Amino acid sequence: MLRVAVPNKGALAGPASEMLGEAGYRQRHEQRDLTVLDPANEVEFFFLRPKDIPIYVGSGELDLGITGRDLALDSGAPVAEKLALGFGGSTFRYAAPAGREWQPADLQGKRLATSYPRLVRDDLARQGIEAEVIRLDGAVEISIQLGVADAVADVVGSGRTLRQHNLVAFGEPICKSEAVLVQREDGPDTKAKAQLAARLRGVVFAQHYMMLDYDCPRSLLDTAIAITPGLESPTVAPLADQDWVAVRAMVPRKEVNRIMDELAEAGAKAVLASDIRSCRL
Ligand SMILES: Nc1ncnc2c1ncn2[C@@H]1O[C@H](COP(=O)(O)OP(=O)(O)OP(=O)(O)O)[C@@H](O)[C@H]1O
Ligand SMILES: O=P(O)(O)OC[C@H]1O[C@H](OP(=O)(O)OP(=O)(O)O)[C@H](O)[C@@H]1O
Ligand SMILES: [Mg+2]
Repeated sequence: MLRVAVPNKGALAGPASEMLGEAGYRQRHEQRDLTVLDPANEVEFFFLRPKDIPIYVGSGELDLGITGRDLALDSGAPVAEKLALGFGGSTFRYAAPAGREWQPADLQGKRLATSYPRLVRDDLARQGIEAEVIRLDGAVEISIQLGVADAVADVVGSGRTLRQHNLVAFGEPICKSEAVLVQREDGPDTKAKAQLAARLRGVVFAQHYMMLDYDCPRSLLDTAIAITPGLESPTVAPLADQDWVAVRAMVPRKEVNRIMDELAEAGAKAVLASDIRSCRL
């Protein structure tokens, strides 16, 4: 039985469970459930704090886990990324009171509050900066106002929390994070692990693409195929009207509207875009 850790709370919990559901795995119905058995897929899921997940996976107790890249790096646990999952995107940045131009070198000798002390200490060491790192559990942005720190290093999503506290981010991001599937660094690549990763990869990939279906005059087929070449090649099927064909092709989600405009302009009709929920390539 494969043992897999899933975030039980916070920014990653909802999207992680949704993605596993899309990939065909059973998920919990009750927020309080800490384990879910999925006998059909021979997987047991453990719902844990995202910060603790690299520890469980790194110790070898659990085979795979979903957590944030920033949390995995900060844990210092011996885990390796198997797959980036495309949600929970954030940057991890230094920030300090607005009103002056801050540089990382200005942190020399200052007090720096963070919930990610290892990530910060490693970055300060890399930059040759000596600062006092103050470890807080959360709500780090308020620590300056409360007088325990001069600057912070924290997760930035939309940037709203920084703005609300009149702070500005500075320096290069210490880490660009997203949710990742991790395994133990030297763990064996078993068939069961590979299958779960392949299923998740199918969902991640599907989210980047859409399926386009349209009708096209046979005389314009070459132009249409040039606009929607598909992954291998588009599916072309005859229609009852001999002068027309139906075309089906996958297109990158980000470009779907431009492509639909081009097809309509070229003479295609009934251009339909639909979501793809999962795939194997
Ligand atoms: N807007 C966001 N706010 C916070 N975390 C985010 C955001 N976007 C993505 N994340 C990611 O979510 C993970 C942190 O998750 P979470 O907030 O659940 O942990 P936590 O802060 O330790 O827990 P909690 O806030 O429940 O005490 C990190 O990997 C972080 O990069
Ligand atoms: O840039 P934003 O979109 O505003 O998001 C960033 C904020 O969200 C997180 O806090 P969280 O809600 O996890 O609370 P915490 O500080 O107690 O961990 C993070 O620590 C920042 O404070
Ligand atoms: Mg948090």
